[in-house]
Amino acid sequence: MTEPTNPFLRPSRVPRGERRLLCVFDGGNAPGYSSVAVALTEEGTRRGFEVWAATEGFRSLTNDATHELRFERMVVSRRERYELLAQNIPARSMGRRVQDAGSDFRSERYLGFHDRATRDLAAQTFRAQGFTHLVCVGGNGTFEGCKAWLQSFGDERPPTAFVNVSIDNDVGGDRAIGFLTGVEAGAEIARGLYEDSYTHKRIYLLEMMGNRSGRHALNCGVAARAHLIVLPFFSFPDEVLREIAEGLSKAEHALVVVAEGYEAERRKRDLPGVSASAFFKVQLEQYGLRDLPDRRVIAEPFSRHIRGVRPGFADVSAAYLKATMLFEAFDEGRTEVMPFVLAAHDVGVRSFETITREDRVERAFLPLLDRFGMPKLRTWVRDHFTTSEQIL
Ligand SMILES: Nc1ncnc2c1ncn2[C@@H]1O[C@H](COP(=O)(O)OP(=O)(O)OP(=O)(O)O)[C@@H](O)[C@H]1O
Ligand SMILES: O=P(O)(O)OC[C@H]1O[C@](O)(CO)[C@@H](O)[C@@H]1O
Repeated sequence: MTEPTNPFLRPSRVPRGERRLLCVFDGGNAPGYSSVAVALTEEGTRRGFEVWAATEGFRSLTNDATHELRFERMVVSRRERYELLAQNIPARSMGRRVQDAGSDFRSERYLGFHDRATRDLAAQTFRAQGFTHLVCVGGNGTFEGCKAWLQSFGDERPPTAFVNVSIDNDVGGDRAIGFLTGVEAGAEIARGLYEDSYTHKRIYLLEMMGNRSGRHALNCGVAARAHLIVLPFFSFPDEVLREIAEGLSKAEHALVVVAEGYEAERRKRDLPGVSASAFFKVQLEQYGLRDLPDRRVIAEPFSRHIRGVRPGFADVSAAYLKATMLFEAFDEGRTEVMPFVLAAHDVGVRSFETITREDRVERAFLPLLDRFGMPKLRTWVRDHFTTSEQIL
């Protein structure tokens, strides 16, 4: 049997206007990718852009694309879609997808983009397909990929922008789309375990997402009233571990939130394959906190399902605000910018060169890390983190 061939035209074969925008969605899934896609489609179309999406992120622009259909037009209405389909132009009507979970235009992360020659080829593809403008959407890795890619365009870089979407919220000076929804979904899980620990008189060590930043785990833990929150950059000395183990042994019940990145290096070295919460459990066992039939101590893994929930409306409205500011910046002739939304009165656009990665948490949260009031832990946090780069 012969494979069916792709009947659709590539962008290069489609007559185009002056402004052809390519949107590249990459990075780990987070609630709100779809909201951003819709917002960019609506706002871009209104301002005279032909809006396209790469179907598999950065990969679509390279020879590693696995999908025959590498680019799709994004349009607002179904009628427009049918008109384009009748001309063999691949198109999706985005109008009603504002609150969809997941993303239509993604695949597994693509490590091949770290290779300069591959990015050079991707720049050639971008030009050959007639794209004039670029918007990359994702977390800080996507931002790094976007900046690295621009170097392949030499002196003729296209007008470019980045929209920050992630659970981790680790790009400085912005609140990532998806962060608030992620905290809602994550705190729901944490609070459920809190109530279960109360009912069964158990100790739960719940791992939550946060490889390096810890903001997700921190906000979920505080909201769910966790008794202790362990951040990714913590490495407790023995006396603090002993105090925590003794404190938890005496507690009637407890919820401990452990960020996914806790002791990552040490785990890789000493206990490869063991998760952060399981590792913390092993550490506490050494100081007497044991899982017993009538007194359970349970390590729970983190839940990827929070990345696939529907975005909340606060994230949807931020997606529209970001898209509007982004096109406003393009229209003003600005390039290499990221729209930011921190609060209603704190919004704007930042230049790429001012943007940094933030594997940190905010200082004001420090008193909320432990509800037992453990003196050694508190002293250790004060001595090691109040002047630390990991605290803002
Ligand atoms: N330094 C880099 N150079 C080139 N490409 C990169 C670089 N860093 C990341 N990328 C590309 O960006 C993609 C997304 O990065 P990554 O998987 O780190 O996710 P992210 O955008 O940070 O999202 P999140 O952290 O929320 O999962 C990678 O799969 C890779 O293709
Ligand atoms: O599902 P994967 O590929 O293991 O990715 C997990 C990573 O993605 C993130 O959820 C960000 O999307 C991080 O918090 C986590 O480290």
